[in-house]
Amino acid sequence: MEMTDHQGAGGPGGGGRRAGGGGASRRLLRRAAGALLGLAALAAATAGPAGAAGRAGTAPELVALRAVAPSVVQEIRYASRENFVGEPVDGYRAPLCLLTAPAARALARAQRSLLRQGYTLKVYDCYRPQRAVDHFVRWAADLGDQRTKAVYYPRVDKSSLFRQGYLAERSGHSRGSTVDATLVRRAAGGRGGDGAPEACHARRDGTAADGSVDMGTAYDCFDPLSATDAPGVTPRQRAERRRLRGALEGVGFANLPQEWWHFTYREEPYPDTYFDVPVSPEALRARRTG
Ligand SMILES: C[C@@H](N)C(=O)N[C@H](C)C(=O)O
Ligand SMILES: [Zn+2]
Repeated sequence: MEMTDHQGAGGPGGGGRRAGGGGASRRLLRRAAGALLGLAALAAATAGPAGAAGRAGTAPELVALRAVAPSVVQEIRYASRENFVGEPVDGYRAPLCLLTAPAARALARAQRSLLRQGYTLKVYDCYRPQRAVDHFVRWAADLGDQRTKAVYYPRVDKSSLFRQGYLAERSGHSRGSTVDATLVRRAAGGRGGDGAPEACHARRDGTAADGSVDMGTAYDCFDPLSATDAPGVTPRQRAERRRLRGALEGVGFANLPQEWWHFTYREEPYPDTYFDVPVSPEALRARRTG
């Protein structure tokens, strides 16, 4: 093939060798340029900050919140059965809070200010792989499965959870800089209550069933009362929501108005990339090795 090209380009005669040699150089240059373009396209598809949509296997640069802010309480619900799906969610291989470094450092700053006020942050979810979101989509489409309705969405139709913004087919969590969080009073310690399931919008006496502060609804309560500025909450619950929002907005997070617990770091390093690497210790190494 190379020979045929060379002969065709140089043709017969004395000048053929020189002309053919120049053609080969140009072809080599064209191939090198093509290879570079291919590499650039691959880099764009897998890059974080500049980012196109994420692809399976592409790894973001994540850190373990435990290493950056060890005093933040973690209860990663989607790694357990204790969530609105009623079973461990796809892609959660370990109950870990993984985040981009800027988001984790910002949480550490919020935690320092909350500790001074006698509170600690508690996180329920951090980086969430796309396959987990896909699990939510499948769960929501199965209208025959209403097992968790009485606790998690007693007053909202399952068929409208995405439409009403309680769930998203493309979640900020998959970009690595979004967190679901609440507060725990430092004196309160671990879990309170008897753990008995009750409707998530039910009134409590200052402490939620999982030991966190009473925010007026439980975490992942898909209900109008979960809207951060919902008028139906008590003055005390409103004050606690404001304390949480104030602490997180003060370090650069923005709240989702439908959910008092959901915050995205504004200066997120991967604003357009939705990752699918499972939540596990390996996710911390994936970027370096793969
Ligand atoms: C499911 C809930 N914890 C949540 O994070 N909802 C928002 C809308 C999301 O999925 O991004
Ligand atoms: Zn969330």
